[in-house]
Amino acid sequence: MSSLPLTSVEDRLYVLRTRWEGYTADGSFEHFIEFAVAINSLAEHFNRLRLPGLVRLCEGLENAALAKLGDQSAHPLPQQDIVSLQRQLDTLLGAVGTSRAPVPVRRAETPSTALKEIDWVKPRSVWVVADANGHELAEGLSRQLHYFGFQVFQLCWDCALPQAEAPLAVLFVPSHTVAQPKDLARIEQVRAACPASQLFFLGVRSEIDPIVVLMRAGIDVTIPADEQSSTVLSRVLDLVQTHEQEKHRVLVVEDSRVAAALIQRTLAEHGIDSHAIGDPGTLLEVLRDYRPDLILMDMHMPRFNGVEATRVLRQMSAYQSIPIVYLSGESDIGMQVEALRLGGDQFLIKPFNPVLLAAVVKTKIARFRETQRSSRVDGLTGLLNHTAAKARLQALVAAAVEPARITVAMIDIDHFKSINDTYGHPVGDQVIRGLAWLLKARLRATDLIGRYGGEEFIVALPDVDPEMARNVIDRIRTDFAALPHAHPGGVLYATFSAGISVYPEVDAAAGLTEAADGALLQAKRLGRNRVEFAFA
Ligand SMILES: Nc1nc2c(ncn2[C@@H]2O[C@H](COP(=O)(O)OP(=O)(O)OP(=O)(O)O)[C@@H](O)[C@H]2O)c(=O)[nH]1
Repeated sequence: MSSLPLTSVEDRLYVLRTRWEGYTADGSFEHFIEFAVAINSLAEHFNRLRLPGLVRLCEGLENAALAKLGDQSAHPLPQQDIVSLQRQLDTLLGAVGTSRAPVPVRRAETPSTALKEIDWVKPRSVWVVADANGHELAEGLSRQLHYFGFQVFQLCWDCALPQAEAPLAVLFVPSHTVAQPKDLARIEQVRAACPASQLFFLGVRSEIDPIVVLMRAGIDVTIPADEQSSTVLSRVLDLVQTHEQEKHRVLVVEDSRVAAALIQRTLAEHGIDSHAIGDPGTLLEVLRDYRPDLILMDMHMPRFNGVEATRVLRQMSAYQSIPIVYLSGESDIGMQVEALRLGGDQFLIKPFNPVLLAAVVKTKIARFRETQRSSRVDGLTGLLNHTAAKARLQALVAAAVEPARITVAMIDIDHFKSINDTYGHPVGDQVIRGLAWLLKARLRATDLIGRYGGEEFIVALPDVDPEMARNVIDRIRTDFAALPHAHPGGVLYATFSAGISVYPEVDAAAGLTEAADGALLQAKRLGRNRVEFAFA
């Protein structure tokens, strides 16, 4: 199997098509494994690009392929299985073709130093399908989505679907909390027309049966009746975020060099970085330097076995939660259970199935990172918290090589105390969230966005001309001032002030925040609702 450096959707689609052609030409099991690996790689990529509809289609195809992986003697597959897989593959390829969103995909892939102004905005469309009684909620949501840069099509429950490209999301706003047969028919129609879009159903009753019925019809996310508008907005905005995904790192502890090479090759084919050691005696040193997200541990090795090494790690606070997966020829169930009791997370048997190995590694790492992430993000906004934002800025500065420039802005909502005093804390929180969402929607995945304090935010924009960065922040300022925030008596409007400093004019992280804070103070002094440069 070759491991191409896959950088784009095109690369992955090409590999998927050729792997399938390879399999249909000779029916070999080896080619089928390559096909399954290629689907998994595409699914991963769509996941990173936050395209859940396409992920779902990939996973459907992947599941169908995995079902045929268990029995090598079943290959070449009978014609009816080939036809069925071909149909699923065609649906997937068709959906990719019709749901292309070149601007965000390209943006996330290649943060460029030559960004044009338009690249900073992520234009996407959303369809809002409302029943007569859901009209008011639909109207409010449409307005908010519009303010966040979405093109919104409002549709009545029975009218024809727009002849436009498939939307990022479809919001169904019904008038009752349990879906009726006609609602299900409508959902199925939209699902068929937009296989890659994320379908939301609002105002559902929080019970299992009605939710399962909706999911079977094609709904991806149901939102309970309370807190509808803010939840929907944050879920839709979340879809346009492309999380910066560090490569998965796996430490392979394996005394057989042949086995280690085989494992590393499989991991590399799934885009997973790895490092192998043959002697568990060097484990602590390597963990410190390599900082893996997961350890693949052999059971039987000279000097200590894998279970003893795991027990040692579990006694150290730094390694209490790192996933440890045993990969061993040990077939004694009693030994396997004992190994899990003593600190392992999973047991995989050698010879291993490469697709299963990659799936286990990736899902375990995803959970591990999610837990790690929750200690770094702010609960109200989902942005980096103060400590994490400071650390990220330090890392950006440390990695900057001249002539790279980094623009740092401290942003503070104006007269926020009086918003709290007049409308109450929950409305104040909503204003904070509104600004967080606007920043997330407008800045790149590679930019740092953090909540620095109560109503103070920090952003850092690497690799861009400071004047352009200032324009971007200023545009966000104008748009924030026009953003309506709902309160029980109507809507309110808020503004922010910002101070900007630039690396390398100021060459340390602490200095950058201090200088930007000074400029922010100046912006407040000069009347608020403005952006000021430090040392201007
Ligand atoms: N609702 C809400 N309020 C918060 C939060 N964190 C801090 N605050 C409030 O934010 C307010 C900040 O007010 P000040 O620092 O006096 O500044 P300001 O009223 O924004 O005035 P200027 O910055 O000078 O324009 C205080 O009343 C804090 O209680 C939060 O998480 N939620």
